[in-house]
Amino acid sequence: MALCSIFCPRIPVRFRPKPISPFLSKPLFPLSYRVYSSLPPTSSTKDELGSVSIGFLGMGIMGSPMAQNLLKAGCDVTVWNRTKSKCDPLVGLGAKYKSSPEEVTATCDLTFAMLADPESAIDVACGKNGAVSGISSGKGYVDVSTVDAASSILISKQIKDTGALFLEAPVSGSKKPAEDGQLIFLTAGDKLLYEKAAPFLDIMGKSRFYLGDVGNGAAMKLVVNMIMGSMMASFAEGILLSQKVGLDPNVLVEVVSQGAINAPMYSLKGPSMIKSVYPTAFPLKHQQKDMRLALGLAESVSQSTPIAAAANELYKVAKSYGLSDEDFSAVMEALKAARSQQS
Ligand SMILES: NC(=O)C1=CN([C@@H]2O[C@H](COP(=O)(O)OP(=O)(O)OC[C@H]3O[C@@H](n4cnc5c(N)ncnc54)[C@H](OP(=O)(O)O)[C@@H]3O)[C@@H](O)[C@H]2O)C=CC1
Ligand SMILES: O=CC(=O)O
Repeated sequence: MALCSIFCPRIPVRFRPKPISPFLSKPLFPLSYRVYSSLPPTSSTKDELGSVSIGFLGMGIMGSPMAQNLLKAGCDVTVWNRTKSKCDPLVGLGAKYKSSPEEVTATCDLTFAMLADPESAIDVACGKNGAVSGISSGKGYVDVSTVDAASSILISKQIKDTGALFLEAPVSGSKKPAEDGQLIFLTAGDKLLYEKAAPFLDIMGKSRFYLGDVGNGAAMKLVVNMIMGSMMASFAEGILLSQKVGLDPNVLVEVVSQGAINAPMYSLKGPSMIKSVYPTAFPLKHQQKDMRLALGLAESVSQSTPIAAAANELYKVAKSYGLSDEDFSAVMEALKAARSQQS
């Protein structure tokens, strides 16, 4: 808390961080084991792809386009979603539908899950009529949701107790990269499943990293998103400050885009942020979930992360303003509120 005050002296008390995930006192997985590989895409024929039946659980912003790309590539895809109507467009494109995760894993060789958070990922995998109930030896489960290592390890254990294989494979890349098949997979778990899943990962993504033990993919994803969440909060501060001192924020976005701190995210989101419009690609509630989980990870190894902690408070404030389902760039609204309270 003290460190946060040093970095953000003007942040009001209610924005400041509180202790997070005190239950984590040591790493949940061996941090010394690292295996990286970003392989060139595999090329498989439509017949080869079609010979493996694919399940897909979770038809949200990410799951729908990912499943759609598998269908377009000629895969045999069976879908499920808690809200059934979201499966309709996929069924219209030729997907089969099953009414529970259990039925999907019972009928499919390889099942992907793209769910909101640790709670839903665990429930869909391990709950009543969940994926674990239908899966068996010879099959595979690939969880592409962004969760913490402990949740991923729990799901992995339950899947593997059935004799099936498990791979965690959270993705870096948002709605558009999902639509364009340009995601980056951060995988860890059963190497054999990684190899079997590779042709399908390559349909949905542009690269894949194999990181070793289950937990490492989750950790990598959380670190990446912790950086992204802080970058966005900082960018929002910059836009507001530029406006306050009479600069044109559109010029700021242009200057940033030409310099060393350029990131596609700034050029993509900046113009709409300036108009206070936040079309949802990555829901703010998921970014705050990732900040929270990343802070828990940092706490588990006593790593100081004051910048991320301060940014997390802003996402929490934005959530309290009803912005959970807006894009995460709506974090700027929390800063506007802070500004109007100060003046
Ligand atoms: N959007 C993005 O840019 C990116 C998101 N991610 C991560 O991917 C995951 C999915 O994100 P996204 O598609 O954007 O999220 P959405 O909110 O659009 O979709 C969430 C999905 O989870 C389902 N779900 C939520 N709660 C439950 C529950 N209790 N039981 C069963 N199903 C549930 C939803 O079902 P229903 O339709 O019924 O609500 C929906 O299918 C998240 O972990 C996110 O952090 C990763 C990279 C980029
Ligand atoms: O998790 C979000 C992303 O853009 O990556």
